[in-house]
Amino acid sequence: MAAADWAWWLGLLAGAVAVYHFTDAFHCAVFAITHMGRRRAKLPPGHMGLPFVGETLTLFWHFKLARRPNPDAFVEAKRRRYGGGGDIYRTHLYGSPTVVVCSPAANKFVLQSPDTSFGTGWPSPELVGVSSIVNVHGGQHARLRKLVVGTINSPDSLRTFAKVTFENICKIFVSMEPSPLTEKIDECFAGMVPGFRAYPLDLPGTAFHHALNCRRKLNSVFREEIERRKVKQIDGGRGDDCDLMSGLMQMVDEQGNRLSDNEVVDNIVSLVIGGYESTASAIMWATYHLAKSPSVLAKLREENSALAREKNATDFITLDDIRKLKYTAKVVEETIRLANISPMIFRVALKDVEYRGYTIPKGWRVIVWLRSLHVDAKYYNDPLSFNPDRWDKAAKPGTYQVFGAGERICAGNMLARLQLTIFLHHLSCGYRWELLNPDAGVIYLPHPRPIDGAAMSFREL
Ligand code: HEM
Repeated sequence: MAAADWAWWLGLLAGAVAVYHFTDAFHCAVFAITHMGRRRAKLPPGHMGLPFVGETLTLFWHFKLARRPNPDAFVEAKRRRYGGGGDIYRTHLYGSPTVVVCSPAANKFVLQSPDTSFGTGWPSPELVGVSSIVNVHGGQHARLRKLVVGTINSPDSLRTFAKVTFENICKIFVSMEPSPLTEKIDECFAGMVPGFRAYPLDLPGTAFHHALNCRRKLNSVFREEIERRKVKQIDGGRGDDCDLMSGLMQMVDEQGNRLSDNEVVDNIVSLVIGGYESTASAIMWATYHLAKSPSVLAKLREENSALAREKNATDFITLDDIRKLKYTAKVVEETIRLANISPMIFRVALKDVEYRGYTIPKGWRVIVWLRSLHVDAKYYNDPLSFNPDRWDKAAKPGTYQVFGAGERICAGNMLARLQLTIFLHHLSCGYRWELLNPDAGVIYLPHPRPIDGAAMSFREL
């Protein structure tokens, strides 16, 4: 090769290396300048990847395209390269400089710090709504949370919940009977879900753009419902819609103010998303793992059939019955551990925060990598196997965070467990089923699922 050709190729290589390191070098330089004079300020180890997209494409590769049984190579590569001791790494994801934390201690530090240190930092808060419980802070969050937990997670409310269909979730939250309208709402929610952990790029054809359109349609449906209720109240109608929407509409804060219509809509949307999509996903994974684990299914069926024989065929299973289903409870816990329905949750540093000698700079996003705890062989023996009996012993402290932790721990965690238990009771007593493509690959974003959607055939027993 001629010398000129070599020079050309070397120049190209040097340019590519410079481009690759540009984002990392830029953010390190900004950090160094803004923290000049503070001797101990040090960014967590890591690399911020390519300009603009950072490491988002690498994340999508592991979570969407590679289709391996475990997408944690994203975090494991960082542990190998930068050392596992701190379990805190810098990166650039979803358009923001980001710190990833992925150990019981680091996760606890972020999730249980006062809310003056970390706020919620979802990449696209406008999707669920900026005034939703998942996006507000401080007193506003505490007030909403009290109402929501009282409505969906108290023993009394749990007693009243029965089936787990979408129509029912609509009924609990908005008193809507199954109709073409609830079908339209269902479609809109389904259209929103892929937008949640997508790159927030609002261009025609992107998942995020479609999700925003669906969100706008939902806005108008729920706003019409609010107007209908207001008119009914003015006309002297009894407030007979005894549901969360009414609860939110009537809620008054310490200054005597009611929630705005936007706040009511945002919170209904986030609850239906939380209540429907995550539970549906847990149900799918339970059915999937049971189809692959005949001995577990046999024990589950034995326990539930024994209970069914004690009851009249027409009686519905009660909360007291459910407490007797010890093996089923282990199946539920193991399903939720292995499904990792919320693989990661998002925060933002509201000020510079120090952790083990590193600084998490103000304004950076923090991703709490929940799933890496649940698939770590240090905490769970043979972690990718479906083994309900591992729950004979409680998990080590801090290693089970499927519902998050701290002030924002999932407001529907008991409801989710209840719905899954009731479903498993009826399914195991009444049906046999098999996976049509047991070896289908798995994708992990926006929620983990087999690529064929876990196609199964069912027959009555
Ligand atoms: C297996 C099913 C479920 C899983 C794995 C799950 C997981 C989670 C996680 C990890 C969080 C914490 C988010 C954060 O800290 O930023 C959360 C929050 C939340 N979840 Fe769930 N969830 C499930 C079911 C439900 C259900 C059934 C509902 C209600 C109907 C619900 C309502 C909520 C709400 C309202 C929050 C926000 C709490 C707050 O910010 O104070 N979830 N969920």
